[in-house]
Formats: sequence, structure tokens, C-alpha cells
Amino acid sequence: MSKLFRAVIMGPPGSGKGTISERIAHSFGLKHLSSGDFVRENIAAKTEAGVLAKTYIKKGLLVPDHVMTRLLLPRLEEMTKCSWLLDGFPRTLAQAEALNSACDLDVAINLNIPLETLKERLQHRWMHPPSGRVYNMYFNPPRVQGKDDITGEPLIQQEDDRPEALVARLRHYKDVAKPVIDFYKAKSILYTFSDTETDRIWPNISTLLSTKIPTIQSDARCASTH
Ligand SMILES: Nc1ncnc2c1ncn2[C@@H]1O[C@H](COP(=O)(O)OP(=O)(O)OP(=O)(O)O)[C@@H](O)[C@H]1O
Ligand SMILES: Nc1nc2c(ncn2[C@@H]2O[C@H](COP(=O)(O)OP(=O)(O)O)[C@@H](O)[C@H]2O)c(=O)[nH]1
Repeated sequence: MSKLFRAVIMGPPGSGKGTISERIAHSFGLKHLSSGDFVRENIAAKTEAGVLAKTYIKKGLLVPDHVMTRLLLPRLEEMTKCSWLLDGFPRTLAQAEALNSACDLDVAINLNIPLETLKERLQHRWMHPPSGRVYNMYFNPPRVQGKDDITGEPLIQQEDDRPEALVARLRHYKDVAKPVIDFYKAKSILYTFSDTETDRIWPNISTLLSTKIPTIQSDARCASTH
């Protein structure tokens, strides 16, 4: 049987996790699993974890670790035949430890993007909340201004993407992400990419993954996203 490949992608809000994950999923046939999408699906389906998660998100808080792991780990356990890339999880050391007990990771991608770049990007990020699809008015604008490409539904700007909220959000990210980064560094699977442009980072990530995933055979390719 072919070897399965498991990776996580980390980075502050606006660092390009979603954008780069889509490119990886498309180029390497990994399944893109987004924790934000899982949360939104559970909220829409009114599952027990979804109802609980909603109360935190409404207050602009992270969902507690035990709720996130309860939501995510069973989904990962179902995917024994897929190579996957996990985006948005783990965000805390407790989540990284829980994931470590459930499976072995091959690579942890860490995006290191300057603060000014993050501010600029998030100021222009528009989102389609039901699907989690994101746009940028310059980098990847929607076909019709203010409308989602697939459904035609309106796009919104998230409150916490506004510059005033961002600095506190980034400080919080740094505090909780540092132990996770150290955890993966100690396991020698951490790969950090620093630049202001996704298009300059992407060739380096692509080269890394080409060496790490020489032959994902067809039975381990799970091309669709989430
Ligand atoms: N690993 C996680 N731990 C705790 N809460 C999470 C996690 N993943 C998602 N969430 C919750 O779901 C919400 C939506 O997640 P999502 O990743 O789509 O957006 P986000 O926080 O705006 O991140 P980013 O801007 O980095 O894309 C988060 O704001 C958070 O409340
Ligand atoms: N200008 C610019 N915008 C980008 C670049 N890469 C991603 N974006 C946009 O920046 C925003 C944040 O990217 P996203 O993938 O959502 O980041 P995430 O929060 O880490 O998942 C989105 O609106 C993207 O379309 C880039 O290289 N340049």
C-alpha cells in the first residue's frame, strides 16, 4: 500500500493558509481539511459541538481545545485511506499534543508573514460565510463585486479582520502558536516560509512537498477539498 502523507499548515490570520492549502490540494491531491470549515459545518448542522462552538465564536473567542478535538479527531480517524493537509488546527499546544496522539505528521508548514502585509491583506479580505470561501479585492477578486462566485450570495467583511482588531489578534496568535512551533521544531518536521507574497512562497512549498511526496499513488489521492 502507498504511504500516506499528513501535514499541517500554520500561520497568523491572513498569512495565506487557506490560499496555499487550496494550491497544495490541487497540485498534490491531498485532502484539504479546514478547521474553520468543520466548525461552520457543525454550526449549520446544529451538532452538540457546533452549538457549543457557536457560543464562543459569537463572542470572538477561540473554541476551547476539548470542543475542537472532539469535533476534529473523529473526522481524521475516518480518513485512514487519505493523505491530508490540516489548516487551522492545531492552534494550541494542547491541540498539537492531541493530534500527535492520534497520528504521525510528516510536515508542519509555518507561514511567517510581516505584520504590515497581514494588515493590508485582511483589510481587503471578503468572505462568503456559509462556505468559508475568501476573496481579496486585488489578489483574487470575485467575478462580480461583492458576490460569491459559486452561489452569487453576498460577501461580508469580518469584524475581526478590521485593522483595529488585528493587532490584538496577532499578539494572541503569537502567544499560543509559539509552543506549537517549538513542538514541531523539536520533532524536526517544521518548515518555515517567510515572504510578503504567496506567489513567491508557493514555489518553495511546492519544491519541498515534491521531495516529501515523491509518489502519492492514486489510492491515497483524495482530491476534493474539505
Ligand atoms: N483550532 C482551532 N481552535 C480553536 N478555535 C478554532 C480553531 N479553528 C477554528 N476555530 C474557531 O472557528 C473560527 C473560524 O475559523 P477560521 O480558521 O475559518 O477563521 P479565522 O479565525 O478568521 O482564521 P484565519 O483568519 O487564520 O483564517 C475561529 O475564529 C475560531 O473561533
Ligand atoms: N495581496 C495579496 N493577497 C493575498 C496573498 N495571498 C493571499 N492573499 C489574500 O489575503 C487574504 C488572507 O489569505 P487566506 O488564505 O484567507 O489566509 P489565512 O487567514 O491564513 O487562511 C485573502 O483575502 C487572500 O485572498 C498575496 O500574496 N498577496
